[in-house]
Order: sequence, then C-alpha cells, then structure tokens
Amino acid sequence: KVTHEHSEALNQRIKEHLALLDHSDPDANGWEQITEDGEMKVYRKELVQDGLICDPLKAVHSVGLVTAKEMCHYFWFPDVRRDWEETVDVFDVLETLDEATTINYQTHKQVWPAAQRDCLYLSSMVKVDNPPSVGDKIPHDTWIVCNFSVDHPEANPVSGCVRALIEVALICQTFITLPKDGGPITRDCLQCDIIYVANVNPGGWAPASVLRSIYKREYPKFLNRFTNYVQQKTKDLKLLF
Ligand SMILES: O=S(=O)(CCO)c1ccc(-c2ccc(C3CCCC3)c([C@@H]3C[C@@H]3c3ccccn3)c2)cc1
Repeated sequence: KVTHEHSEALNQRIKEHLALLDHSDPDANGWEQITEDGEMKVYRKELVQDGLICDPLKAVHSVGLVTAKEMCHYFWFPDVRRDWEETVDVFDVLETLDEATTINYQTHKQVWPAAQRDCLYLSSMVKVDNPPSVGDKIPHDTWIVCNFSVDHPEANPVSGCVRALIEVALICQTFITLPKDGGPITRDCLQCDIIYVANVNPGGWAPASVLRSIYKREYPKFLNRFTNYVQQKTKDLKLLF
C-alpha cells in the first residue's frame, strides 16, 4: 500500500531483504565470519566502492523470551533509541510519515582520525504476511524494520559531519514451543530468530583498518546490548504479537 512518497522504495527494499529468509548458508556466498558469541554469528564481505570501505555486514542470532514484534518495536521506536544506542550523539525525528514510519537524523560519535558521520534515513516497521517458510520450522509471525538513507528538506546537519549512507534491515521471526501441559503461552515458550544486515557507506575517506576494526567491535556489541535491552524491557510485560 502506498501511504507516503517513499512507500515504493520501502516495499522494494523489504522484498529484497526478505530473500535473506531463505537462510542461505551465510558461510557460503563469500561471507566471512568475524564473530561468534553463543547463538550470535556476525559475517562481513570485503567491499571497496570508489575507494571507500563499504563492507556489507550480516548477523544471525536467536534469543529467547521475546517476540519478533517486540524486537522490531524497540529497534524502530524513536523514544527508546538512546536507551540502547551508544554510538549516536544527536538523534532527531524530522518527520513522522505514518504510525510505523519516521525520517530520522542522527550523528555518530567521532572515530579518530575519520571525520564525524551523520545519517539521514527513513525507518519503518512492517509486519510480513506469508513469509517464505524455511525448512520445517513455521514462524508464528515475522516482522521487519528497514532503515535506509533518504534526503529531507528539514535536515539541519551538524557542521563538519560527513553524510554516511545506510541500508539496514532487522528481520525477526517468533517461534513458539507450546507448553506440554496445554497451559498459556509464556515467555519461556518463545524463541526469536534474528537476521540483521547493515550496508554502511562512510560517505568519505576513513582508514580501512580503523573502519574494519570498528565494525568488528561495534556490531557484536550493539546486537548483544540491544537484545539484552529488549529482554529486560519486556520481561514483566504482556507478550506482544
Ligand atoms: O542499525 S541502525 O540503523 C540503528 C540506528 O542507529 C545503524 C547502525 C549503524 C550505523 C552506522 C553509521 C555510520 C557508522 C560510521 C562511523 C564512522 C564511519 C562509519 C557506523 C559505524 C560502524 C560503527 C557502528 C557499528 C555498529 C553500531 C554503531 N556504530 C555505523 C547506522 C545505523
């Protein structure tokens, strides 16, 4: 459905990201694993575009106690961004396009010796109907948050920042194990499978070695911090499907 000027672009990106749900073996297709921490595996590809390090990043994870909608809600919801995002300085919502779509402006903490970066992007949370089912597991529900760079007339960029371009998706699927005793579904019955992809173009020069070490350090940290945040935030709340 078209509700705003970016609807077509958003629907196109969602379609492309959902192709990841075929759970094609990340160890194939040239992905190099850079981190493994329990259920979390982080992969990257080495990609240089116009002399800039644009390594695609992909992480797969599986966490208990939360639903796909809860994970995507807290990833999308602007009001809680500062609770879990620690590499962002300025964060503003420039425009709210509908009840699940905003246009955000944010600056990232400077990474010496590179110039500070900012991002201007559309962020939308969408429920995925009839997702491609994978193997024998049938997901209870599938949600996606898509963040991708757009222009906006009201962006009032922080001077000195270099504009980074992002293409990010968080895809979450809830799997439920029904309790043996036929009782109600509790958080212990939940398993949320996550696929996170991030394509960040730094928008200007930054030393390859510095960028690659940041990615290797920051993405696993961010994924652990964010998933722990959602488990804590929801532990005493009603399950949100
Ligand atoms: O998942 S999101 O949509 C969540 C919304 O915040 C998202 C994630 C990460 C970025 C991002 C943007 C630019 C850069 C820079 C800084 C110097 C040159 C590139 C980085 C660097 C990699 C470090 C980083 C990695 C992970 C988390 C935070 N920081 C990351 C943007 C959005």
